[in-house]
Amino acid sequence: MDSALEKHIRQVVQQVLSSLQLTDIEEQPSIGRSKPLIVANWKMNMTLQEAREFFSGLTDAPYEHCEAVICPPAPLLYPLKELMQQAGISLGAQNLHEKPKGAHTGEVHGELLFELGCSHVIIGHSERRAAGETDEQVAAKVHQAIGNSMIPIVCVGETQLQRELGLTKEVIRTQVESALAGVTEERSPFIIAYEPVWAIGTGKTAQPSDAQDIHREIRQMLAEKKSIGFANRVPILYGGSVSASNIQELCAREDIDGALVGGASLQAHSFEAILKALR
Ligand SMILES: O=C[C@H](O)COP(=O)(O)O
Repeated sequence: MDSALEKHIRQVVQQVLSSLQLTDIEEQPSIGRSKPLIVANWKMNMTLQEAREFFSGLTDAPYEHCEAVICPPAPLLYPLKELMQQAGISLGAQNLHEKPKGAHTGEVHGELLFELGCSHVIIGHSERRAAGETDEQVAAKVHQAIGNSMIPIVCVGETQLQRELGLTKEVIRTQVESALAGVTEERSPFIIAYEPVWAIGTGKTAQPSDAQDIHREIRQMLAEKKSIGFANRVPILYGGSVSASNIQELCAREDIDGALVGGASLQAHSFEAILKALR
């Protein structure tokens, strides 16, 4: 890999680790993040031209008060790398394969994503789980992400039916605990995104108090399965119809450390409005 690029990636990862305050973690009574983390998931949207227009439309970058990550479709990772660097935004992938290199047509391996500049990778999004991705694959992908020096952002969340059946905590516990099987080192970076499936792309955001309750539960699950120190340093993001009008109230809650944003991240003005609302 080009040494300047490698240096940049290591700096980004180091910044993230510093913002997680990994020193004296066991002594910290509460969450270690100093800045909210906003992750844009562009999903299967944007052309190269539209993505370039998005970056031309940013007026506020770089953002000092929060950490921003954009996860474009895989073919846009390389062409956008410089624009992302100039804007002070970290580059993330939307998925990776659960195995290292091999005969898996159409797939992308973690080593390549890291080489392209990715510091983060979304894993187990509900749209992928609905297409058949299993908890075991999620765990293997977490292992691949960490093994390739990237930070996994593991999505968990209940469907409308599971919610109505009172299964929310059970569903989330299974997803969280399975994903942790891919984390072998206590100090490995790890992010959870709680995305109630019924809130994704629907305009129905969870009540901040309800989201906080689930985030608190997730933190307890992390503490039970790993340690209190691990649980306190894992950022737990909320996702599901996040916009400039609700981000502030969500992030004001103790266990909501930022957001995973879909629709509102596709336009420069609506993406920046979310970041500005957190000032
Ligand atoms: O990954 C992002 C989530 O699925 C949220 O999407 P949304 O903000 O369009 O509801």
